Amino acid sequence: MSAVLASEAVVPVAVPQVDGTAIVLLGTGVVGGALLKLLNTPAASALRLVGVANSRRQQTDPEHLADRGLREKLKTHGEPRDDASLLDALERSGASIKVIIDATANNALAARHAEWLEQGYHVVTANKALAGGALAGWRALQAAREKRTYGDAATVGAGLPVLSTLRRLRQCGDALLTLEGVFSGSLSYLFNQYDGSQPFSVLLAEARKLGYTEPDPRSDLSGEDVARKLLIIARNAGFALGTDEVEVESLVPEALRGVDTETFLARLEELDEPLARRHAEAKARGGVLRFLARLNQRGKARVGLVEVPATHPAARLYGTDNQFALTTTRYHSQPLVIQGPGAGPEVTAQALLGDVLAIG
Ligand SMILES: NC(=O)C1=CN([C@@H]2O[C@H](COP(=O)(O)OP(=O)(O)OC[C@H]3O[C@@H](n4cnc5c(N)ncnc54)[C@H](OP(=O)(O)O)[C@@H]3O)[C@@H](O)[C@H]2O)C=CC1
Ligand SMILES: N[C@@H](CC=O)C(=O)O
Repeated sequence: MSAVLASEAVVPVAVPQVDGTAIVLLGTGVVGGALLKLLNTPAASALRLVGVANSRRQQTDPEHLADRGLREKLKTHGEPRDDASLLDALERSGASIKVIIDATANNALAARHAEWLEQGYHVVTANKALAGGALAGWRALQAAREKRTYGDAATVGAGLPVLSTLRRLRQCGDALLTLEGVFSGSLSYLFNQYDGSQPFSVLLAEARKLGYTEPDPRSDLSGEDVARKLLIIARNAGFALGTDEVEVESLVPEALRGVDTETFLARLEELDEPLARRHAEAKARGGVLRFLARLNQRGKARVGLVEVPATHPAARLYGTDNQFALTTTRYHSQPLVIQGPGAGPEVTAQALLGDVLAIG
């Protein structure tokens, strides 16, 4: 090597470690956008945002990251998407705590959670695709979370204290026996309001506008999102359930299952007739429809639309309320019930922030 080249060779500079928390945010949609707002509040003053990305662009420049219009600007300006340069921004921060926040519904990103934990990053997620996906992914995650924190409060009940309660009970030697409830904020919102006076599709469009549905609302209507939450709870309770062990009833008509999201959204009215019929039948018998999730003591799991009497606990929910009824060895004669809003940007973003602040 010539003397000139030798003197120009890049020598890696050790970044001095500093106390503090650096974060990278993936996803600036409903939840990620609400989190960006929370990051500008005093509660988050100790956190340093070093990278933000949507599906196509990202930003790591401190000046741009400090811009209140960051989310809008990222739609048209920014570097091309590249996970490696976001991780590099975390490294360059020198922060002793480095956190990746996943506020997307992207499967490929979820598939990287375990790898990121192994590499020394903490992961905080609203994305359920790994923990609520294939059992092999769940197992890889369990091994990796021994290394770093996996903040998953937002994945169930949009941050209601379900997983934390379950873990606490297990720590005390209690065991989950059965689980039942309404695990979807959007389906709760829809069936709590649906009385046949306006089309189901109108309510669905409203729920989407309010940020309660998944990016593709078929993930809610197909029962997939509820099944994921059931799997996350069941697995955290020690039931090693595979995705094929949950019986799932889909509300998506056959003809709308294979079309792209845009086409589906343009054909929402096709949901109306079958649901109007089921509603009328239930009403004639004095019942109401609720999308329930159930896990029995033998590990048999089902999610789907159920006609329940007006006296059923799930018949008395409001708005986006979720309800989790946990029967355990110690909460035996009466279940422990956790209930409250189970979808929405603010509560979900708060769950993410809470998980980040709890790392330390
Ligand atoms: N909404 C709610 O009430 C709740 C949502 N959640 C979960 O939060 C997650 C996000 O939901 P929500 O905010 O409603 O969805 P949105 O569709 O509003 O936002 C998703 C965001 O993810 C971005 N994204 C997609 N792929 C990538 C990628 N590869 N890299 C970086 N960003 C990417 C999208 O980018 P672009 O803007 O370019 O499309 C978008 O900004 C989901 O997993 C959902 O299940 C959990 C609890 C409650
Ligand atoms: N789309 C989801 C949002 C939270 O996970 C729901 O409706 O519950």
